[in-house]
Amino acid sequence: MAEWIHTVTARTPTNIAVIKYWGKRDESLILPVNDSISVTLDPQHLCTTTTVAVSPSFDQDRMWLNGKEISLSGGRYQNCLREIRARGEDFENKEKGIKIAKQDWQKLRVHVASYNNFPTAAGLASSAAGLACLVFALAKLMNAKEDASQLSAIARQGSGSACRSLYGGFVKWIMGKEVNGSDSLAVQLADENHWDDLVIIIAVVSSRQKETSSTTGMRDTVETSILLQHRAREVVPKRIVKMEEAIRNRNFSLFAQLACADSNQFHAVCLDTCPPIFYMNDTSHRIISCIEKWNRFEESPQVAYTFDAGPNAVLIARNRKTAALLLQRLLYFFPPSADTDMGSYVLGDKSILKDAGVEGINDVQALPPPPEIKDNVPAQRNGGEVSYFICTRPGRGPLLLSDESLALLDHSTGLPK
Ligand SMILES: Nc1ncnc2c1ncn2[C@@H]1O[C@H](COP(=O)(O)OP(=O)(O)OP(=O)(O)O)[C@@H](O)[C@H]1O
Ligand SMILES: C[C@@](O)(CCOP(=O)(O)OP(=O)(O)O)CC(=O)O
Repeated sequence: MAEWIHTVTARTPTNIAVIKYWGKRDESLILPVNDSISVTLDPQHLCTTTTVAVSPSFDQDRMWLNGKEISLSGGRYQNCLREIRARGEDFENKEKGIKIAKQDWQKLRVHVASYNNFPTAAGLASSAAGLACLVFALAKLMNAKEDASQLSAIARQGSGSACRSLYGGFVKWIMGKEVNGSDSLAVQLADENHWDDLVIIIAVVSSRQKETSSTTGMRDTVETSILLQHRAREVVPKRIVKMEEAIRNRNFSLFAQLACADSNQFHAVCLDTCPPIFYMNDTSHRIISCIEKWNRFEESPQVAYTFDAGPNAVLIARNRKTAALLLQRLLYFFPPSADTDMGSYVLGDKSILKDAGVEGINDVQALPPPPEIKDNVPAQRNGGEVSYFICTRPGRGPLLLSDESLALLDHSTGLPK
């Protein structure tokens, strides 16, 4: 009889921090200098799908990312594999003739195939969704009994921000106090249904230069920025309390004020690093000033902005109506270049385009300047500065996919389909 192959497929979302993690107190365990809070993004639009397989016929751990074989020898992958293997339990599937004892997990090798439904390493937190999905899928494969918080502490060792992708909705990564990191884990503040008015539009900003990775950037910040110490000790602890209150009460004004201020302070801390790190570019700054002007004109925040370690803007609108008005403004200031069609310029939940009354390029050209800039000099329209927009919303946490046709590894060979 041919040797068995046991597979599990999972889907895990990415997340965007509204109170940022920046700086580690322990590099190898990935322990942060402050708590952080994030929103999980709808996996329909931004997610990782990962299939993991185990078989006595596999002779080494192997992984394919977006169809290309990559090495699993890096310390972070190794830490995650080791931690999950240590928690594996007995598993049996009589029908398929599979029987695995707890101690077998140490010697059995795994195959992993993963696919991101959005660009990898483009500043859209693929590492967060990717590492969370790897840990979640391996835990299911090995029949580990750990809950999502315990798994988050393992995903954390793959990439800090990954620990927050083990839950949907609003998530807090508690920095913890223990030297071994056992209490540095994620907890859910509210699920994705708690505040379902919110709409998120991501502007993927064209950028040529390769940015400093988060890992290197935050290491330099910890070593050189005095502002970071003030931020971690004085500013973030108070902001975390207020942000939790804003989320609990669905207080959008407070939420937006805190999220924007925290994003700006994170970038200020980058500028306070020696040598300084510039993640935002001129387009990012133009997006901020468009939102700031509009929020001031309305006398209360309509949209919150936040930027991670790159120039892309993540814009959170208070509801669908505001999101349509936001999209009109974004398309007015950042129209697609002449050769781009609307179908590939606005991705994700395209129904917001319809709400905005913008279905074709002619509608974009006909957009009037927004009222908040009317009395000023004619606004500049910056075609080609944004690669595309993704419309999405807060979403659910990891999910097991039982439909065999969605698996990325062939169930008879254990190799990518
Ligand atoms: N699906 C995945 N499974 C496992 N690892 C992944 C996956 N996707 C990405 N990664 C890992 O994350 C790395 C990319 O992380 P990186 O931090 O450079 O970019 P990013 O997460 O897309 O952007 P950013 O962190 O700036 O938001 C990849 O090189 C790979 O090692
Ligand atoms: C700006 C951030 O996105 C930084 C994310 O850093 P990573 O989690 O990618 O870094 P490592 O822990 O070194 O893998 C803010 C955040 O997500 O909180």
